[in-house]
Amino acid sequence: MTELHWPAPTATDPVDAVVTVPGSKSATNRALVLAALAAQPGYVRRPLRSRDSLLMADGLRALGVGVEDTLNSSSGVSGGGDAWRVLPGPLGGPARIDVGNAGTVMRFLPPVAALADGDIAFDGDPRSHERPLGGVIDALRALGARIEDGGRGALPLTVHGTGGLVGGTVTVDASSSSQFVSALLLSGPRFQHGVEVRHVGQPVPSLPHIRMTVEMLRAAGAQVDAPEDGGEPDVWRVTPGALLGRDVVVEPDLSNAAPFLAAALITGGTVTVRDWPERTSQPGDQLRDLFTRMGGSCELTEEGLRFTGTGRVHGIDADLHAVGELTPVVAAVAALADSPSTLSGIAHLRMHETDRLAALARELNALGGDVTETEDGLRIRPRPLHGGVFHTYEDHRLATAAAVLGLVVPGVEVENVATTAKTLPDFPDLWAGLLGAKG
Ligand SMILES: O=C(O)C1=C[C@@H](OP(=O)(O)O)[C@@H](O)[C@H](O)C1
Ligand SMILES: C=C(OP(=O)(O)O)C(=O)O
Repeated sequence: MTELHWPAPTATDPVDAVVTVPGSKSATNRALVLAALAAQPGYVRRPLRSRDSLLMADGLRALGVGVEDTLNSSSGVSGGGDAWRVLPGPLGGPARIDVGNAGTVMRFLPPVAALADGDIAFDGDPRSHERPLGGVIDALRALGARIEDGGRGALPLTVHGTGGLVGGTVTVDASSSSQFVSALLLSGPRFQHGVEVRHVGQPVPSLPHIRMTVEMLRAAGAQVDAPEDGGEPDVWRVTPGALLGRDVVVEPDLSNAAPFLAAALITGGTVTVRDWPERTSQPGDQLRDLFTRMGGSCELTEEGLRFTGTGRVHGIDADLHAVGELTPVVAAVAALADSPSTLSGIAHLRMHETDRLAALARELNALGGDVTETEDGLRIRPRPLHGGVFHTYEDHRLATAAAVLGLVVPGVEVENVATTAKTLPDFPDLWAGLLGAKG
């Protein structure tokens, strides 16, 4: 239906804007879980309020945790104002948890449910039934949990919580998703013997996201051993102990900054993303390097990250294994470049919100592109593109990638732009602001 198609605005001039990107999905959902498992109440400030984080908040509420909106808390912490106050309570069922298509919810909450007393049923969007979860299910069973999944190793499933988990050492193949490791570590301090997660298999993707888990656990008072701190490769260890109720300020979502920075790169404009952290575990920080290699330049200023393009875009050969969620926007930019690109290390994207490799190849080619799938990525040969409908397969990052193309390719229509609400509410308004806000 045509009304479901959003005509992506074209940039008539180089963009020149300062943008505020909403909070990080990954940090918000980790902060909520850690606050829910803490010994005292806490705050999650400047949280992302999007489909994925609202599902996380609702899931925790279903388990007995208080997650309250607060707009006027007065701790004086920078970033005060919009916040969630999290009130940990006894975890219990029976409960039903809707995970939507949120990887963080479907993977981070079953371990929390194993700590609850009662039956916790999990289900979600049809796609959630296809996404890898067996590693978490098997690991939890090995750590003492009882889980019914009809033998599928996937959703829907029920965790029969008994109020606690023995924990200990467990082996998991996390090559399909780093979230398996993060899930077990986040609840690990509350397992009787803590947890030691040993990965076996092909390399784990998205390592910065595991780093984020480790850093946020430590900030909440947990003792964590990790490979990058001199520990054994592919082994993470969390000591049992109480987590602190804290006041956490969520950083802007740097992966969701990708389309805004791309706008500066491809139109030869300037975009400043406010509050870009000087140091962060977010994979989106690597956009500075990727988009500089593709032809732009950037500097960190008092205001944020100021990124400037020349309008000329170069192709790139990049292994995106650690930063897979940046792929859709990088691929869109690569399709507009002056030389071919090869994006590799991202076979696991076939099991993300949709099969992202197939979707990107199909949709870029439908606009006149020349994109082929490789075993572990995409080969992109730039061609003159034309307008048309860009299908998004209920994938927020496909939609933002299409908006990037639309800036310089007239007539791009984005099917179901509302799917951006997974992590970027009000995207069409933010995008209009980018184009309207001339400097
Ligand atoms: O832990 C997290 O917050 C995430 C980890 C990554 O998942 P995978 O390791 O499954 O790619 C990433 O792609 C996802 O968007 C968020
Ligand atoms: C892979 C992603 O999400 P999820 O947290 O659902 O895995 C993503 O946001 O790119």
